Parts: sequence; C-alpha cells; structure tokens
Amino acid sequence: MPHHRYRPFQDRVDVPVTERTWPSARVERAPLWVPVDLRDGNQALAEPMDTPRKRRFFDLLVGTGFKEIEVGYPSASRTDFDFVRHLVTTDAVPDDVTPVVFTPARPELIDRTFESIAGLPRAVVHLYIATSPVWRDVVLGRDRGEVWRTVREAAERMARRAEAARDSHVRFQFSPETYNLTEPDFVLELCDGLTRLWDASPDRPVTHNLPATVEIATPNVYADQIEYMHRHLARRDSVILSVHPHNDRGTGVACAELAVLAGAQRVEGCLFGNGERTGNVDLVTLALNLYAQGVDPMVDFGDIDAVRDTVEHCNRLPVHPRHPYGGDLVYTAFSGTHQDAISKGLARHARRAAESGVPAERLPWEVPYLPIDPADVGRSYEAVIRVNSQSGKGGVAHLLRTHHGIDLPERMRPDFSRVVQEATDDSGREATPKELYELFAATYMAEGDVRLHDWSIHQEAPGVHRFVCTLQSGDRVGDHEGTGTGPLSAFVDALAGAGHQVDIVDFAEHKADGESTAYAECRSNDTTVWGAARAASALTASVEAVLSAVNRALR
Ligand SMILES: CC(=O)SCCNC(=O)CCNC(=O)[C@H](O)C(C)(C)COP(=O)(O)OP(=O)(O)OC[C@H]1O[C@@H](n2cnc3c(N)ncnc32)[C@H](O)[C@@H]1OP(=O)(O)O
Ligand SMILES: CC(C)C(=O)C(=O)O
Repeated sequence: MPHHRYRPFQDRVDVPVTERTWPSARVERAPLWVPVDLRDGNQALAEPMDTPRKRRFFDLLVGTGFKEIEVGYPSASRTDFDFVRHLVTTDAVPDDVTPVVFTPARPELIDRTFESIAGLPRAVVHLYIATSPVWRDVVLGRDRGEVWRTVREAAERMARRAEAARDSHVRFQFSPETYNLTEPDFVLELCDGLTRLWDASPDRPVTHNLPATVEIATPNVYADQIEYMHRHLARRDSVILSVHPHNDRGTGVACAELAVLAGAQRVEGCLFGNGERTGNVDLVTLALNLYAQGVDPMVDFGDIDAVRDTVEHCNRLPVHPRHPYGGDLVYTAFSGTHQDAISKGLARHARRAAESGVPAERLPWEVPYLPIDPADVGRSYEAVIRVNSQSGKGGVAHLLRTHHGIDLPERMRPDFSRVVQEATDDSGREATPKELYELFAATYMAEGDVRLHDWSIHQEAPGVHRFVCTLQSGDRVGDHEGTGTGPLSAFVDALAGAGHQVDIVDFAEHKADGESTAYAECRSNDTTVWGAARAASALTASVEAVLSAVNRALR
C-alpha cells in the first residue's frame, strides 16, 4: 500500500509541549456531557430526523439527565428550524436544561439562528469556522487575518442579537473546527479574542470547544494539544474548555478521556457514537467507563436497552452487538473458561450477599470478565452464559441450574459436557437452555429395555430393606426381590437377581420446587455411565436414576 502518500501528524501540525501533567492526573468527577445527536449525529444520517423523532430523542436525553443539549443547526433546514420552534412553543425544555444551537459565521444564518430561539429562556449559540491551513486554503479561501475578521464580525453580530433578545439569557460557544490541525497560536488568538469580545466572566463563561474534527494522531497528542490550551487560554476561569472528538482512528473515547485528564471540562459526543464518518465520540461508553471506576457519571443509563431502542429508532441505525455496555452480546460468554469464571463469580457474589445480609446490588462487584454488573444497566443474568461448541462444563452446568433446576454433580459435568460438545459440533449452532435440557433428558432420563413395574420397599429392621418388584427386560418379565442396608442397595440386589449386575459409583440427589432430581453413576456391563431422574419423591427419583444408568450401560 502506498503509505508514503501520508504524513505523520508532527509534519502536519505543531504541538508545543511545554509541561505535561495529564499522564498522572485522575478523573474524580464527570465532565459536563453535551450530546450533539440532534445536530452532528443528525447531519450524518441518510434520512435526517423529523420533529417526532427529534422530540423523542430530546426527551430521552432530558430523561437521562443531560443538562446541555445541542438541538440543531436551525439555519440549515426548515426541519431543524421548526424543531427548535417546536421546543419553544411546546415548552419542552426543563428549567435545568440549556439548549445549544449551531451556526456558521454567516450573517444571514446567524440571524436565522437567533430567530429560531426567540422565546427560549436560556440558550447557547454556537459559532464555528474551520481554522486549519488546509481548510483555510481549500474550503474557505481565506488567510488567518481574513478568518479572524469573519469570526469577529460574526461574534459582534451574535453579541448584538443576544443583547436585543432581552427575554432570554444567551451564552456563546466557539468551535475552531479542525482544531487538532490548527496552529496553536492561531487558536489562542481566535479564542482569546472572542473571550474578550464577548466579555466572558465566571458567571457568564464562554465555551471554547476544541474539536478533533478528523482524528489524526494517537490520543496522547490530543491530550497535549488540550493541556496546552488549558494552560494558555486567557481568563481561564471565564472559559469552559470543551472537546469534541471524532473517531476516525477508532480512538475517540481515548482522546476524550485523556483530554479530560488534560483539563477539559465539557465533552461533546453522541449516544452510541453516531456521527460523521466513523462517528462522534460515544457518550454512553465515556459515562459508563467513569461509572466503572466508581465515579458518578451524572447521567442515568440504568435501562440501557430502552436507551438503545430509542436511539436506534431515531437514527434508523443499529447498534453493534459488541458495542461497549449496550450491545446485545457484551455481557455474554460463549467460551468455556470465561463461563466457568463468571459462573463461579456470580455464585460467590450471591453467597457474599446471603452471608453479609447486604443486598447483592449494593455489594462491591468482583465478577471475572464482567466489568460492571449487567443488572446496573437493566440487563438480567439470563443471557450472560450461552452455550455452543466452544463452551465447557461450567457453562453447561450453569444453564441447567439456572433455567431448569438441574444441579449437575461435579463428576457428571464432564460427561454431559462431552454430549453437548458433540451435539453443538454437529449442528454448528448455539444450544438454548431448553435444548440443553432436552438433550440432558434424552441422554440420562430416557426409558430403555429394562423397565420396573409395581415396586415397593419394606424396612424389615433398622438397616435392613427389602425391595420387591416386577422387572421387564425386553420380552422377559419376572418378579424379583432383593435386600440391602438401604433402599438403593436393596434395588441393586433385585437387579442382580434379574441378571443385571450394577455397582453405584457415585450418587447425588437434591430437591427444588417440590421435585427431586437424582443422579447416579453406575458401573454395569463393564461400562461406567450416569443416569438421572426427576420425581416427586426422592426415593422414586433415586431408583429411576439407577435404572436409567443400567439402561444406558446396556445401549
Ligand atoms: C464539522 C461540522 O460538523 S460542520 C457542520 C456541518 N453541517 C452541515 O453542513 C449541515 C447543515 N448545512 C447546510 O444545510 C448547508 O451547508 C448550509 C445551509 C449551512 C449552507 O448551505 P450553502 O449556502 O448551500 O453552502 P454549502 O453547503 O455549499 O457550504 C459551503 C460554503 O460555506 C462556507 N463555509 C463553510 N463553513 C463555514 C463557516 N463555518 N462559516 C462561514 N462559512 C462557511 C464555505 O466556504 C462555502 O462557501 P463558498 O460557497 O463561498 O465557497
Ligand atoms: C464544528 C465542530 C463542533 C464539529 O462538529 C466538528 O469539528 O466535528
């Protein structure tokens, strides 16, 4: 591939590294998350959202707890303009939420943007222009001085319009689009110029939003670029330093996280990472990454599937099954050793809850392979373990236990696991819990040649039992009896009388929901096999489990 066509980032932009503190910083509270789904996400859709879809998305964002929401690019289309008007006329914006509207540095489009927000008690008007050399030359055809003049005139117009809109509290935001490719001194000149022009103060701060419009370098480089601005921006206490990473290199999340370490206070992104090309940074991942560090994310993704359903409906795009935190498969293990670890971890978690009396959902989470408790985002444990040909005994046992009350004895697990492996290798498919149970029943509980009729047990003296029955072996039917110290040894004796020599090697039995399940490992006809049975009484289940083993040995 012609890699020589591309240049390393250091040949494309100057990144002045003075001091760098971000590598040892820690994030102890959430930045202000600002979803831009209704603008940047929307502009990347083949079919942009209509008002009902936008409204549904907006309500989701409000319900999730976002406090600043970019609601559109009102000068772009009637749809976007009408949606902002819809928010105003339906009084849809709660008191603690501030809508953001986006505008280029063009006078007529700025005017249209202000028309859209008339009547909103609060708004942020967000001005953008591309600032990097390639965009200045190729797109705008303006040099640095001309870009600054365009920005200044736009900003002055915005200030005048805001002043005129006395009934609403308007704040300002500026984005030097393609910040990550722009000379740092030019960005400082623009941002500081606007901080002055808009007369930013701590109680009416300006937002300077520094986009990685197209990712160009590893996240540490973006962190250096952000820390540089954090240290050098004028009137720092009157500036909200914001970032807007895209995901062209697949490192949008890392860029945002390092940017926060480097001093960013606000992060723009989209739910599940929709947006131009490879998308905007994903706010769900960012927020839940913080959550998984024990930091309050300040938004509520307690029902991640409901959030995902709405986002998929509005964007008309599916969320990938492997998407962090929200994908269908992200709390699911198919592979044997992972399942074993998860099953043991869940069991220990439940044990700790029972022993301590602390509810399971409040105990510290330490289950292998599950970064967070799926229940915290509204997922059940049902789909955590799923079985196919790569699964092992732990996973199979877990599913039989949790879905069918079958608690396989340790020694039986490898045996059934081999049966499952063969079946799933043959089918090439996953085996559902129902199919596993059917396979279990067909393997260990099926009737065979030897049948038992009219049986009874008599305890003749302490430690002396007599088993009386009619046994059918193929066409032969005969009455038999046997004695032993317990009911099962008496049954084994009766079987011997009918010509079926059996030794019980291992045995287990348990009761759940009024039903007993018994498992018997027997040696008969030079083979060792397991049999199992379920019945209302423990005795019946035990006898039938031994009989099943005998039948399996005969097969
Ligand atoms: C990184 C980002 O996400 S930026 C946001 C991108 N989003 C969108 O573009 C979605 C909405 N946009 C639109 O609906 C349209 O582009 C409009 C209404 C804004 C403008 O439409 P048009 O007037 O037809 O212009 P067009 O779409 O071709 O844009 C190109 C023009 O805008 C200029 N331009 C681009 N960005 C800016 C800016 N921030 N400020 C001022 N002018 C700009 C270009 O230089 C070009 O001008 P030219 O025609 O004189 O060369
Ligand atoms: C202009 C900014 C906010 C943007 O959308 C981008 O650079 O991607």
